[in-house]
Amino acid sequence: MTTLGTPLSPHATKVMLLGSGELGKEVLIALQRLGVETIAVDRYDNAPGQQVSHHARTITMSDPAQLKALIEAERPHLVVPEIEAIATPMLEELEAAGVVRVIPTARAARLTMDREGIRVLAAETLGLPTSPYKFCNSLDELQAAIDAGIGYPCIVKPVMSSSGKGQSKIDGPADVQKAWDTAMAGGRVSHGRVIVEGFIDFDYEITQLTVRALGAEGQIETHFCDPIGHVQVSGDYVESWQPHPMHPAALEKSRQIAKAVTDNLGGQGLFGVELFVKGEQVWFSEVSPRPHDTGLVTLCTQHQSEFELHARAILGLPVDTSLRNPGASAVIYGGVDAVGIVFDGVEEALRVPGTDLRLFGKPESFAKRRMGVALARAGDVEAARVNATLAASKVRPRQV
Ligand SMILES: Nc1ncnc2c1ncn2[C@@H]1O[C@H](COP(=O)(O)OP(=O)(O)OP(=O)(O)O)[C@@H](O)[C@H]1O
Ligand SMILES: NCC(=O)N[C@@H]1O[C@H](COP(=O)([O-])[O-])[C@@H](O)[C@H]1O
Ligand SMILES: [Mg+2]
Repeated sequence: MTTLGTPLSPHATKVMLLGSGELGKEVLIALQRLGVETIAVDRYDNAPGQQVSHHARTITMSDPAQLKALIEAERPHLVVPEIEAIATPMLEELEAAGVVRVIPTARAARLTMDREGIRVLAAETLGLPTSPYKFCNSLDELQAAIDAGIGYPCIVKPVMSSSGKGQSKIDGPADVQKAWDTAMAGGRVSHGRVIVEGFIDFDYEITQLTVRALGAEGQIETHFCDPIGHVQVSGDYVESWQPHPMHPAALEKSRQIAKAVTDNLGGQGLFGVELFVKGEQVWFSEVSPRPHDTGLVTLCTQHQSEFELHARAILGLPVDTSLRNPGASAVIYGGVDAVGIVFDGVEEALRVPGTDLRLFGKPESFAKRRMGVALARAGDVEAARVNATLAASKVRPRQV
């Protein structure tokens, strides 16, 4: 049974988000609507989620001492990782000592924190189909891995990175040095280790949002959202839509893979399982044990968005993953490197039928930083994609 308290009172239900970007901001709003007291943590002040939270804290989340001190001082009921780069062994320690519950589990946060943990689990422990891969600590090891069987084309990524940072494709021997340098410059935490993956020539890729929530008898139940299709440029999502039409056999395989991975990771919450599909063949790519950027589209397609689903599932409340209507999302990049930018064209964007916007409120813009997203609902996915992209193109970020 779940009992919720009154925020800012001695009986408050307290939840701490570790990472408070655009995804955390929506989770925080969902929690606030249920009267949960929230603590939004990030590496810089005025992060999007901090702007809608009861409390805001700024620390280096990859520093175990800082993380421990903060959790012990705040004593939240739940700690919800929103990014990968967190001192997850410390979370495991605090969870084991009964200090706090980590969502979905501290082990899941550790395994998905770097590509090695989750890839070894999926491919070697669970035997799921993945791209061929190898981990390398130097340029020489990278070249040797490619020569020994990964071949060309292939993709190199820092073991710890997200949103495509440090990722590049190698088409032939001339690209290897550059890919290594890109990976070394682009990792979230300097690590010197990369994964090289054989290139999968997929027809399309999807995110299978999967929710582990409590049923009426207190047992864990797995719920699936409709598949989300997306387009990625340089490893970062630029457009997503839901539902993505799939061959029934490919959909079934996708859900089997999603179930196998999320069963193993355990706990309660929403997961974004990334899959590549070619005909009836499905490969596991990676999983976020938290809301997924491509799932921003659910803000305009589902009765309960992925953020509301996460909030409900972690609190032990029932969930409804059903689709309300087709829709699409299109990313708005900063376009400029500047602090405190302004956005022209918002009115024109919202004149596009069935559209909505999220401007995240990030204090600093970079040319390739995601600053907002346009959402469009429509009778079908094709119309929604056209309108989301059109609305996004009307928003013009500008330096003042
Ligand atoms: N082995 C591969 N074969 C073909 N395409 C790939 C492969 N690996 C990655 N990609 C492409 O690059 C995209 C980003 O890769 P990946 O999800 O591993 O990066 P990421 O940095 O973790 O991104 P995010 O944090 O947004 O999930 C994929 O969605 C896919 O489009
Ligand atoms: N693919 C992962 C992802 O989309 N994560 C989202 O981006 C934020 C970081 O943005 P920033 O790099 O602009 O600070 C994270 O806090 C999270 O909301
Ligand atoms: Mg990904």
